[in-house]
Amino acid sequence: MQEVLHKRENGKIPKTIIVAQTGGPSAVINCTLAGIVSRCQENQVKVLGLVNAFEGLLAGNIVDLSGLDAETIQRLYSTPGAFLGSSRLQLTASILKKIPYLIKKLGGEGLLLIGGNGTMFAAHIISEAAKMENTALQVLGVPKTIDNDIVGLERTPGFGSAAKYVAQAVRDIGIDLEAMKTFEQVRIIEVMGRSVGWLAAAAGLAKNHPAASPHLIYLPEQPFDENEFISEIKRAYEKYGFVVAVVGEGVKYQDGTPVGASPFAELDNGSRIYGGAANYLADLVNNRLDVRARAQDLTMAQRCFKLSRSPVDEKEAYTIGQLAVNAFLDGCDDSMVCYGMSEDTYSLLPLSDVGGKEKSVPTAYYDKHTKQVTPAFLEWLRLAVGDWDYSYLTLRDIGYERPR
Ligand SMILES: Nc1ncnc2c1ncn2[C@@H]1O[C@H](COP(=O)(O)OP(=O)(O)O)[C@@H](O)[C@H]1O
Ligand SMILES: O=P(O)(O)OC[C@H]1O[C@](O)(COP(=O)(O)O)[C@@H](O)[C@@H]1O
Ligand SMILES: [Mg+2]
Repeated sequence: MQEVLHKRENGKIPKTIIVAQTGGPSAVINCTLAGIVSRCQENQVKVLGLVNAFEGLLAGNIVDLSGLDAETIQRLYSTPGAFLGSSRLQLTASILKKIPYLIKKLGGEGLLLIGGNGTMFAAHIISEAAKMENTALQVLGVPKTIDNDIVGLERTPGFGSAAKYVAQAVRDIGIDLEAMKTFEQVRIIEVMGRSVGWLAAAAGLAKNHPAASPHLIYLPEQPFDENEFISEIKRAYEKYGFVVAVVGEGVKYQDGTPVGASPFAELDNGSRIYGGAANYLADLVNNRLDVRARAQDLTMAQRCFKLSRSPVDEKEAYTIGQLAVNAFLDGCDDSMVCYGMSEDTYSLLPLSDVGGKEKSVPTAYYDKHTKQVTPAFLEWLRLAVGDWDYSYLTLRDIGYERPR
């Protein structure tokens, strides 16, 4: 990775950049947009937003963000979800051919795409398309995703807040279930993250006692075995009288078949809608064990819940937006912007090295025998999530061991 010190020269200052938000939103994606807008203002750069990303570009739906006042930028910073509207429109050859021309028509010399690993792939093919069309266009990827699956980054803006939501939800659902264990004994909680288990693993932060939720965590990185799963649920139930199991939405069997995927999950464009594992597994538990089990989906709230925003994540999301503008002003192109060694420096990774690739949870962060995350993972995770409140009271804390 090449380390770049931000030194702006008094030469030519580019006049206009185009910004878009693509892929799934996050609770802090607008902090990045706020960072871009404010750094553009500091440098007298005009900044135009594409409404619903490339769909907006094709339809001519463009919004000028250059004149937002400080209070409005602060409100933007505070707002979850993608302010500009997002898109998952697949970029076909004919769309790709049009993009450089349409951006040029808007006067854009730079294109900043705030997105995940799919977006980085898109950014690279747009950069190549611009070169094919002989259009001078600097394309930069600005990382965001709740999945934390972008290679080359310590952590991705969006992940820390989603991780905090997941950990809080799993802890509170566990407390709810423990209270209700005479009625219902097992909850299977499905967590987003596509085919990697960073977010599912984040549930491990909720556990402050061996008896506390989550009792078992299943990551997509490990082949899923139904018989093993049933015996692990049974064992935990016999020990604690209730079981919270967390599954990453991308869990799959040894042969690669997804666990419980709906037949509608494959889209025409080849991408996949995840979901269904928890429902399937709760049915499996109900059929194979003498307990009552329920599936729980943490819903879209995990990628947009304002109250769970991590302050570290907010700040990093804002900073990466500012750094992206610095990189643009420095003439960088066809790269993803990453943090540097200090607040004012950035580093770059070629888009072709990160686009469409996936970063898995390393084996050192997960114990496949206990189905728990390791202390090393929790140490890493705490930096992304920030302060964590363990002040809940249980009967255990006042010296009473609840009967199983
Ligand atoms: N293989 C691809 N071919 C063409 N366009 C792609 C491809 N992968 C991603 N894109 C573009 O990038 C956008 C965002 O990618 P997606 O995977 O949905 O989210 P993320 O960037 O958050 O990973 C897609 O809507 C599409 O416009
Ligand atoms: O239903 P959709 O549109 O596929 O959105 C859900 C997906 O989006 C995400 O929340 C975020 O994914 P991206 O960052 O790759 O866009 C995934 O965790 C999840 O699988
Ligand atoms: Mg992605």
